[in-house]
Amino acid sequence: MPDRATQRFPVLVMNQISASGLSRLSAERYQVGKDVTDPAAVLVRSADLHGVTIPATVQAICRAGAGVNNIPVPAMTARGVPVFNAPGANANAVKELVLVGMLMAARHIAPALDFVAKLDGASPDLDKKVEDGKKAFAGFELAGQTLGVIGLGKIGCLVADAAIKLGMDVLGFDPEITVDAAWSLPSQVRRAGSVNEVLRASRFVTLHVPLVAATKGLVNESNIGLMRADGVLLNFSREGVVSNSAVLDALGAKELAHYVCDFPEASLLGHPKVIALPHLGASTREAEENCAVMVVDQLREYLEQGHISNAVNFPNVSMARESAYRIAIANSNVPNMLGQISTAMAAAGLNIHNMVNKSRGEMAYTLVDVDSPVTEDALAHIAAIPGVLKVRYLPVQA
Ligand SMILES: NC(=O)C1=CN([C@@H]2O[C@H](COP(=O)(O)OP(=O)(O)OC[C@H]3O[C@@H](n4cnc5c(N)ncnc54)[C@H](O)[C@@H]3O)[C@@H](O)[C@H]2O)C=CC1
Ligand SMILES: O=C(O)CCC(=O)C(=O)O
Repeated sequence: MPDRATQRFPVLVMNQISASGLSRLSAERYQVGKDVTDPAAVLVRSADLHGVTIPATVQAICRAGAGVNNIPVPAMTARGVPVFNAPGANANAVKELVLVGMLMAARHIAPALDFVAKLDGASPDLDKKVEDGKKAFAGFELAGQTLGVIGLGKIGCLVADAAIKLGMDVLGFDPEITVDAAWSLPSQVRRAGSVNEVLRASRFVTLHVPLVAATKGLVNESNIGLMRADGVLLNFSREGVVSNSAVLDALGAKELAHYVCDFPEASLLGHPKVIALPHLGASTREAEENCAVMVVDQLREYLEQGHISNAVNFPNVSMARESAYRIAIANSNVPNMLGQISTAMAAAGLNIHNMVNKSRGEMAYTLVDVDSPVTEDALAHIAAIPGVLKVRYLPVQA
């Protein structure tokens, strides 16, 4: 039987994760790499885990970022595996790139750079060519323009705030805005009642929603025509949130001026009115470090102490250690689970010292500190209770 108090946790790293985070996984307790076998945890950024066999040994999946649409969350929930993310850790990086996108469109930066790159430096009339050529790139200022922000979460709120500071008029829409987000918004942000209202009223529309069933094709053939002909649509959310064919039709019909996005799908490449970036939103040193540190700290707390924070499919749960012997149980949120679990513990001669139980949707999670060591047999009995999805024994490290 492995000594659970001294075991090392194998952690599979599937993308480039900042060393600032990885270095917090000590070599004594963690084996970290891209080739580890039987991983206890998977660290990922954008790697697509749909259709990938996730080993039965996996106890947690950590997304060093915000969006979890690349992770089969319902399947993990059914296995009692939390999926952690890093809320807000890369929001400033995305906000700054949205500002870049708006300015690039408003000031025709991409074609202007292209024009300059093609100038002949040896030409005697270089200055004249510059002065003659620049009128093709005259633009407009952001101040005074209306920006519509769809999705007022971590990123949307920062974008709205920055736009207000730039002198823009901001209209926001989010049917499920959190109280914290609402408090963080500048009072000048006006509230819209629908996506269509935002599309109609804004010179710029920027999308900051997760890709879920309800947001797939949020901007599509039937509503893109509501945008102004000189409007700019920005998509730093996900490819599927906007219909690319609707965008291309609108651009072609001169019913939309620019599409700025972080998802350069094939049909968009080379279009003069599309500004497509290679999924750069979170690619700053600061954001990569913030995300890695946040998810690694959450992972350590989960693997070593059983604590959960920022899992997208589990409640936040923590409990101060009052005993060296802790059991963590993920179970379905149905009646009489706690009764059955405590009966199994009593039958194994375990005295409960302290416990906490929380639920979120279909899931519940329980931490139990007991007064004596827990046998493999006792753990097996708890694991056999119908509705128990995962049982972990977390004795204090030797
Ligand atoms: N381009 C990039 O590199 C990055 C892209 N993202 C994308 O941005 C998304 C948002 O990120 P955060 O702001 O950090 O997430 P968040 O969870 O803080 O905010 C998302 C907001 O969207 C709202 N929302 C959901 N459905 C909506 C709907 N139908 N209409 C309007 N609002 C709706 C939610 O209520 C929430 O307030 C991520 O899920 C991810 O897909 C995030 C980070 C980097
Ligand atoms: O890790 C990355 O570079 C992508 C970030 C992202 O899309 C997200 O956090 O949702």
